[in-house]
Amino acid sequence: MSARPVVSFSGATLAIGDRVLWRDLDLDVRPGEFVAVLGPNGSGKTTLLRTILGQLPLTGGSLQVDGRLGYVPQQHAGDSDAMALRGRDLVGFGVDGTSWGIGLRGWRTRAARVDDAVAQVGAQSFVDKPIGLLSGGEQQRLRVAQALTNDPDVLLCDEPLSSLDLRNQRTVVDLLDARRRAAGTAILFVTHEINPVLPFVDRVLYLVDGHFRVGTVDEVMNSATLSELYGSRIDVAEVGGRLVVIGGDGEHHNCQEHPYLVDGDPTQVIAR
Ligand SMILES: Nc1ncnc2c1ncn2[C@@H]1O[C@H](COP(=O)(O)OP(=O)(O)OP(=O)(O)O)[C@@H](O)[C@H]1O
Repeated sequence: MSARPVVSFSGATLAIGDRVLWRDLDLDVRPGEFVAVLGPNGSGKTTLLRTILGQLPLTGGSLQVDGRLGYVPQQHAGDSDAMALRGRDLVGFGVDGTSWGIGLRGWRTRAARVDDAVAQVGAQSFVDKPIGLLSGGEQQRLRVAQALTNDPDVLLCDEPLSSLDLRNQRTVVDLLDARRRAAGTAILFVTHEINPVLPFVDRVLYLVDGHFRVGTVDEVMNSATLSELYGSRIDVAEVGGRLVVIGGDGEHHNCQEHPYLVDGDPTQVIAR
């Protein structure tokens, strides 16, 4: 891959107070690349996205972003405006986002961009319903559409599959994959669970307690690398095309914070 990176961290460090979330991170993300960002709770995955969004300055090193950003959040139940807002309104927020300075564009252009994004996620049949009447999967498709209204070069996805069933997970992942293939949009995908995106992942960034590894799935998701990263024995096995990570003694990390790892019980396996 030789195209210019759309996101480039160089010697990047982020500390909050006296706690270093990650140190000396070098990562170039290229057009069309799918990078999964993994790690236990509190390891700094969301914070990484926030630095790219310009919401948090690095405490060391540099970060360059070359292109438009789109952001896909988690699916949240119980939005207070869920019955007042239609799906189309939700998607339209992407066009109206003040940070991009496009609020003055004409309504016709706005409507066309919303329609185009809605078509990209195949949401025409439910886009005019109140959000509160839509399923979690339908709502999440609209959030992807909202991110696409900006014609993004980079999609920042923060656990976009959480609380979706397997079928809807697959739908959302397929939409993201289609976008990167059609438009060369790079995807940074924060997740606790690599299996739903395993076929699409080019590289993994795995963060643990200030340390990290970057590489292909094979390079990072193996027993030796994760054991070194966690500082305790971790076993990684492939079962039926899925990766299962089994925690060891649990002394050096809190396994309960990691969906794969079962604290203190090396015989127990959680496969999701
Ligand atoms: N603005 C802030 N002020 C103080 N602490 C913060 C701030 N932002 C993040 N943190 C802390 O930084 C750590 C990393 O948070 P972050 O949300 O990036 O973790 P994460 O890896 O995404 O976790 P999770 O898997 O639970 O979503 C957490 O301990 C969090 O409390």
